[in-house]
Amino acid sequence: DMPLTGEYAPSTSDFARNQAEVYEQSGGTEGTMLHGRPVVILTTVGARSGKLRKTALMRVEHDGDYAVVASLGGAPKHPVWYFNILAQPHVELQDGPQKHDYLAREVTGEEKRVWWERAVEAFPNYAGYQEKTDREIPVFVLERM
Ligand SMILES: C[C@H](OP(=O)(O)OC[C@@H](O)[C@@H](O)[C@@H](O)Cn1c2nc(=O)[nH]c(=O)c-2cc2ccc(O)cc21)C(=O)N[C@@H](CCC(=O)N[C@@H](CCC(=O)O)C(=O)O)C(=O)O
Repeated sequence: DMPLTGEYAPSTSDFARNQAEVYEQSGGTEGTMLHGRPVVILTTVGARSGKLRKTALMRVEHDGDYAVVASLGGAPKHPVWYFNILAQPHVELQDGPQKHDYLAREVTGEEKRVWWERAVEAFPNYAGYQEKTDREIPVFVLERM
């Protein structure tokens, strides 16, 4: 593993910032759930600041690979972390006490359909988010580095 280096810059979304900080400061033993479903913490490099951004996301996992879903509750615009990944696909993901380095790759077509199914299984709300917006909600697959 080659951990990302840089200064942490807290999110401006209070709820998500709090969840990311409780999660990480507890070594992945607290703040690991939302609506009864498991949460992971994604660390991206800020596309402009170069600082480390930590984002709580629903956990979507299959055979050791993960997917992260840029749903933002079905908002019309992508979350900012989406653009951070495009600029720097090397990310970190913490799942409970486990934290590793991954290369994030946006998926499309059949591969996206398969991962979207896994995402909705992990967190059914994703289906409703996609129905409420004509923005196509992006999915990245994270492959272990
Ligand atoms: C609020 C904003 O965050 P965001 O990157 O848009 O991400 C929005 C949300 O996706 C984020 O809050 C998620 O944690 C919300 N969220 C989920 N969001 C999802 O999209 N999908 C999920 O599955 C999900 C699950 C989830 C579970 C628990 C929880 O607490 C939150 C959850 C933010 O932090 N903005 C910063 C900037 C962040 C940033 O990366 N800046 C870049 C520059 C950006 C630019 O170019 O201006 C930089 O540092 O260089 C700011 O306003 O200063």
